[in-house]
Amino acid sequence: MEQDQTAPTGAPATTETKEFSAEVGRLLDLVVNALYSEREIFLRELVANAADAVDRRRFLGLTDPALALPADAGVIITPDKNARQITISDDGLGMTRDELVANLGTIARSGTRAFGETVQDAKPEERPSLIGQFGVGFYSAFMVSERVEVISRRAGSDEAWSWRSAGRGSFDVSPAERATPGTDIILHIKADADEFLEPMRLQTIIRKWADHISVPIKLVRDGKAEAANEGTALWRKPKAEVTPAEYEDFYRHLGHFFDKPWATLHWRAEGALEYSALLFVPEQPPFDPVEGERTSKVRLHVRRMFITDEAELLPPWLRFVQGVVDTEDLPLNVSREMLQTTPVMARIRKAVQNRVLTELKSKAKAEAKAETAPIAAEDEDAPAADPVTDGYIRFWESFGTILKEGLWEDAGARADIAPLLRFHSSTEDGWTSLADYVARMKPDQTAIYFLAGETIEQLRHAPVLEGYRARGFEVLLMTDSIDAFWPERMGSFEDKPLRNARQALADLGDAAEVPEALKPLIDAMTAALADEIAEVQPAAHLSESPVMLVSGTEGADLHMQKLLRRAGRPAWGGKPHLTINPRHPWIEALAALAAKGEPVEDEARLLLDLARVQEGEGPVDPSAFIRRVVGAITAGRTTR
Ligand SMILES: Nc1ncnc2c1ncn2[C@@H]1O[C@H](COP(=O)(O)OP(=O)(O)OP(=O)(O)O)[C@@H](O)[C@H]1O
Repeated sequence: MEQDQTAPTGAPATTETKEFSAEVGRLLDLVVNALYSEREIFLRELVANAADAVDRRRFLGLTDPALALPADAGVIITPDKNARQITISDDGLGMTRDELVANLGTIARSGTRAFGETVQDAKPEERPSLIGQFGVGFYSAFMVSERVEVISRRAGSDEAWSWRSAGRGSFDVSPAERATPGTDIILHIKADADEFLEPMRLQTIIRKWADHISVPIKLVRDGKAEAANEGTALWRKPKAEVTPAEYEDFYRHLGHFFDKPWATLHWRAEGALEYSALLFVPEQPPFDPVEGERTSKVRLHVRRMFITDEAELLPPWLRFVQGVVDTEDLPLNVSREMLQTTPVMARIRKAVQNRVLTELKSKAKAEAKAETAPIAAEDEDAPAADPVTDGYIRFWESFGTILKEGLWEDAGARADIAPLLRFHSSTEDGWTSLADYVARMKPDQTAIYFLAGETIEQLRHAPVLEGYRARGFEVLLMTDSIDAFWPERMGSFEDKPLRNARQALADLGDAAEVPEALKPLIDAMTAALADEIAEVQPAAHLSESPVMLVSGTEGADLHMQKLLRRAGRPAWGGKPHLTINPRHPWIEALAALAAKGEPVEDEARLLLDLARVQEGEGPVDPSAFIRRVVGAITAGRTTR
C-alpha cells in the first residue's frame, strides 16, 4: 500500500499497487514490441471493447431495468493535443474493482505463448489481425501510450474505480469518481505517437475499422462531438454494394479471425420471415488452445441492434459458421426465455441452417465436377473463384470433424449431411464421397464397409482388411473419435447398410469349417483364453498374420470400446473373437502340439497379446508378454 497524492477528493486516498501476472507481463512486451509498425489498431481494439460493453449493458438492461442504457448511449473519442491525451469513453456496462483487476491485470489468455511464437513467425502484414485473434486487445493501448488510466463504474453500482499503469510490471487501483456508469480509457500518448492526436487521423482509422459497429461512435473535434462511424450494418446493404474487402474486414471484426472467409453467404429474406443474414465459413479452424464451447456464436440483431451471440442460431455441429442475423420479426426487448421458445426463432434457425447446408452442398458438388472438368465457381456469393481457398476439401479438412457430430445428434439433418461427407479409403487416394463409393461397389457387394481407428496409416495395414482386399471390396477408413459412433445411427446410405468391417467378416462368407486337425488347438486356446475371448475361430482370409482380433457382431467394436474406456464410460459390447490363420507355420506347429495333448496355454496368451498389439492395444500383462516373447525367440534360435 502506498499513499496516493492524486486520488480524487471524497474517495479514500489509498492506492493499491499490484503486480501484473507473469503472463500478462509477457503479453505486454510482445504487443508493444512485436506490433510496433501496426500501431493504429489500438483504436480498433479499444473502440470494439467499448462498443461490446454498450451492447452487453443493453442486453442485460432488457431484463434488469436498473442497468438500462441511456437513450443516447455510445462511445466518444476525445483527443487533446495540449494534454497529449486521448480519452475513449463509453456508456457500457463498466467494471467493478475486481473486474478491473482480473480483466486488465491478471487474466492472461491461454493463447499467450502461442501468440508470441506466432507473432515472431508471422509476416508483418499478418500481425495486426493476430492481436484480435489472440485476445490481447486492451494491451494494444500501450503501443501508443506511456501511461494508461481506466476509470470505470459498473452499471448498477455507485462506486467507481481507477486502474493505472505504465505497462511495466505493475498497476495501481484506487477509488475514483464517475458521474454515470461506463468506462473512460485515458491514453497518455507517447512522444513518437503524435499522429494519433490528430482528429483526422483518428477519423480515418474509425472509418477503416469500425464503420459497421452499430453503436454510435463520436469523435470530438474543435470541442464538438461528431458522428464518426456510419453504423451501416454491412449485412443490411444490398450485396451489389459491398466489396470483397468490406466483407473481409467485417469477417475479421467478428472475432478472432485472421484468415479469409472460405465462403460468404449474404442474403435477405422477405415475406413470412424478414431478416438479413451475413454469414461466413472460415477457411481454417480458429486458434483454440483449449476445447472451446460447442454453441454457435452467430450474432442476433433486432433492427440493427445487437441482442446476443447466445441465441444458438445454428446447431452445435455448424458452430464454425460466423456472422450476423438481423431480423424485423422480434421485439427489441426480446428476453432470453423468448429466444428459446418463440416460433419465429425456430423458423429463422431452420431457414438459416438450410441456407448454410445448401451452400455447402453446392460447393461439394462443384468440387466433384471440377475433378473431371475445370469449371467456373458456381457460387454467386463469392467475389472470385480461387481454386486454393474455394476447394471443398479445404473446408472438409478444417471442419469435417465438427460436421459429423450432426450425424450423431441430429436425426433430421442426416440426409443433408450425408452428401457432404468425405473419407479416406482402402483403395483410393485422397478423399472420396459415399456416392462415389457406392458407384464403385462390386456387383456382389451389399454393404458400405468402414473401419474406424487411430490413424490412417494403422488402418491401411489392419489385418482385418486382408479379407476385403481378397474380394476387391473397398473399405472407408475413418480416424475421428466420432466415427466410432455415427455410422450405427445413420444406418445406411442410398439403401446400402453401413457395416463395420471388424464386425462384418461373416458377410464375406469366410466362416471356415473347423478342420479336424485344428480342433484340439482351438479347444485348448478357447479354454486358456476364456476370460478375454468369446471364441477362437479359423479364418479363411488371413494371409500374412497368424492371428487377428475380431469384434463380435453386436455392440461396440474394439475401437469404440477403447474410446469409451478413455472417456470413463462402461465399454459395453461383447468380448472379441480371436481368429487364427490355419496356414501359418506357427499355427500349424501349435496344432500338432495340441493334437499330442501338449500344453499350449503360454503360446495362446502370446498370440492374444500379439493380436491386441496389432489393434493398437497393450498386452493383457506386459511383463508376462515380454517374458513370453523372449522365451519364444530364445527357443526359436534352437528349433527353427
Ligand atoms: N470499455 C470496457 N468496458 C467494460 N469492460 C471492458 C472494457 N474494455 C475491456 N473490458 C473488459 O476487459 C476484458 C479484456 O479486454 P481485452 O480487449 O484485452 O480482451 P477481449 O476484448 O476479451 O478480447 P479481444 O479484444 O481479443 O476480442 C474484456 O473481455 C472486458 O471484460
